[in-house]
Amino acid sequence: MNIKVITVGKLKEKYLKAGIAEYAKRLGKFCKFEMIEVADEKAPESLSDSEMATVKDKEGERILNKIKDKEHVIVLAIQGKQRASEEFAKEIADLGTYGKSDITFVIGGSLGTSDAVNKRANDALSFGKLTLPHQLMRLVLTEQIYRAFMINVGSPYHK
Ligand SMILES: C[S@@+](CC[C@H](N)C(=O)[O-])C[C@H]1O[C@@H](n2cnc3c(N)ncnc32)[C@H](O)[C@@H]1O
Repeated sequence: MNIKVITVGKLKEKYLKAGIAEYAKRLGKFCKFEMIEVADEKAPESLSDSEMATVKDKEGERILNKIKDKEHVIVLAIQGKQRASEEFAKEIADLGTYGKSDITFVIGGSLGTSDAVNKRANDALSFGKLTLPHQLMRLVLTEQIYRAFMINVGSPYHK
């Protein structure tokens, strides 16, 4: 299985880089895992709605350029569908069973994802109503993907 995470902007914090690198290493025995960064747009404090849409559209184009037709795309969105870790694990397993072995997650930039990205997505995943920083979201998602594989092999990692 190939799992790709598309993110916006450059990750700076060392502690997040270290955490992601650890889970990415652990994921190596289950899948080919990669995290891709696309450039972010400058988003000053006071933007009009249309300026915000332009920022998201530009970032969205860069995201869409990294997605191939065959990929099953799951966008991370506060308004998406919440699942328990066990349900998430089953969905990953089911996708593999039904031949969808290229799964791509998209984490939006500081303003979220564009309409075009949301339209391309096959599914939307929410980690709850709280807004998490998009850079921290990378680490949280990577751990949950690892947890999903550990659940699927029956490991006591998941209690
Ligand atoms: C800072 S948030 C964007 C906030 C923006 N106001 C919105 O509503 O999308 C940046 C990205 O992190 C991800 N994100 C943050 N909190 C999330 C949550 N609770 N569930 C799922 N994704 C989340 C989403 O991909 C979002 O596009």
